Amino acid sequence: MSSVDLAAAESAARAFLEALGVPPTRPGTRDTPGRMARAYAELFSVEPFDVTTFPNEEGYDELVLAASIPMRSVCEHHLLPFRGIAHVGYLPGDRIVGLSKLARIVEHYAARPQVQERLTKQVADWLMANLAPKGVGVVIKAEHSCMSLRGVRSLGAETVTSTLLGTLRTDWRSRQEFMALCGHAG
Ligand SMILES: Nc1nc2c(ncn2[C@@H]2O[C@H](COP(=O)(O)OP(=O)(O)OP(=O)(O)O)[C@@H](O)[C@H]2O)c(=O)[nH]1
Ligand SMILES: [Zn+2]
Repeated sequence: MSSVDLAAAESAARAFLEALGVPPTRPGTRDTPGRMARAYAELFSVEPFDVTTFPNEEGYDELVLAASIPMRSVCEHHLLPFRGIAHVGYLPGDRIVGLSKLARIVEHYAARPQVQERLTKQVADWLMANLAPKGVGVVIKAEHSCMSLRGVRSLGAETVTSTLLGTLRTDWRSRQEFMALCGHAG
């Protein structure tokens, strides 16, 4: 992410509101351009993250699933939020990962203009590359406000995306088990 120029973002937001016929001139809206700039900067601020892994000393060889991780991102087409939940699971190899890190990986890739498909794949690819598990599965369910509050106004419509890698993709039993666990989680 390139560096953030809040002052430039604020004056652009002011010009944007003026062009839309809603100039920020009332006491309640005078600070709105600055708030808009800070709000988007916050949505796009990527926390650095260290991923702690541990040796899989017990040889645990079943699925690990962090289910229903709350996620929010911003669609790259309209710059409107989409939000929902992510299920992130893996079948361990020689190492296991600190559980909170599964949510941090989602947060990391969500903090930028995104499409849900890319976000899903980036989380799965990161785990595959950095944890070297036997398999990875990521499911994201989200409601896109660009689709629910404007445009087609499909309020409540959810988009579900999934990426399965390794044995979760190739082994029918593991795949079924992963999807069933995700289904129980909602
Ligand atoms: N595949 C995909 N599409 C998305 C995502 N977020 C938003 N979109 C879609 O991006 C598309 C952009 O289409 P355009 O026709 O260029 O934009 P638009 O005229 O505002 O389209 P409408 O939303 O149909 O009014 C829309 O169909 C959105 O629903 C996403 O995460 N993945
Ligand atoms: Zn959109």
